[in-house]
Amino acid sequence: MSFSLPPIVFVGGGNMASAIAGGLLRQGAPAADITVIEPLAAQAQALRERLGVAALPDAEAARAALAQAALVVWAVKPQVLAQAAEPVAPHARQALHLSVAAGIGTDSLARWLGTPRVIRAMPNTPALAGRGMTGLYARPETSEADRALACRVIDATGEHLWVSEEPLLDAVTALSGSGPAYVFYFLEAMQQAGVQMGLPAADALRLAIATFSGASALAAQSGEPPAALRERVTSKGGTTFAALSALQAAGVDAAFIAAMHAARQRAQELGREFGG
Ligand SMILES: NC(=O)C1=CN([C@@H]2O[C@H](COP(=O)(O)OP(=O)(O)OC[C@H]3O[C@@H](n4cnc5c(N)ncnc54)[C@H](OP(=O)(O)O)[C@@H]3O)[C@@H](O)[C@H]2O)C=CC1
Ligand SMILES: O=C(O)[C@@H]1CCC=N1
Repeated sequence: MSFSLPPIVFVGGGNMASAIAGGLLRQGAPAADITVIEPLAAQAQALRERLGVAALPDAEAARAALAQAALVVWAVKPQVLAQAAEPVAPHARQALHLSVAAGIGTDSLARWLGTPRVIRAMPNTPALAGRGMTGLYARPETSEADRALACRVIDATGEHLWVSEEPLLDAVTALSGSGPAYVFYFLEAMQQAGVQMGLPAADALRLAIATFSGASALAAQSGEPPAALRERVTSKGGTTFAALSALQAAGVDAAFIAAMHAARQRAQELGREFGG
């Protein structure tokens, strides 16, 4: 199946760029339409071999691709975005810019890139498995066609959700951006407990993963609030009640909420420290 796509340049060829470019290629986008700027030679080589895309070391080498790009995807760490933008921006002012960097606001991006056609995205690593969830915010200067292009690219990795105000992207970062790490944290703990109770490690992990994906599928399918679904598992005087009482006594819900506030605060700090 062919998937028509205007030329795209990724700046940064790590986890997120690989997930998005990989998703586009899986949908049938031609590798010839994708260029990645990635200074780390080993990483660039891996991208060439794994994805078949052009991977170039810097903006100078990617000048022709930048001049033709309809979309530039910014997938470097927030800490280096300003520095990465400097040599790239003058060659790609015609393009729409889509940044996945945590915390860095569109005011800073528009200033560094010399264009207000900027959209911010907050994806997550399940994008690597085609099951990503991405929050999107578009500056008002972007056109409907710009927003449609961003959606098409992001949807190659899963689903998207638009937020109406930019600060809400920091909440999306705390929830679904960092969220897979919380799930992996719980998987680790559930596996560890299973092993303590005598299950083989592989079986304990399989049970934990199936429980997360099954419970998520049920929550999505039933449309019922999670509290109602939880109550249905919790027989009076039974095992779940004992487990949930232990979680409550340990203050796990409060700790979890505090953790998410800490993540949002860090996103805001990254914006202040590196947004310039
Ligand atoms: N990982 C995640 O779960 C998520 C990450 N994000 C955001 O995505 C962005 C990228 O994260 P991730 O993919 O995990 O990071 P990675 O470190 O995997 O990828 C970033 C890549 O960019 C390269 N790079 C550094 N400087 C430049 C430059 N000047 N020009 C081009 N490339 C450069 C890095 O090379 P080197 O290693 O040599 O520095 C690295 O290979 C971040 O801003 C993060 O906030 C958003 C949502 C989820
Ligand atoms: O930890 C981080 O900063 C990035 C953003 C969301 C997930 N990973």
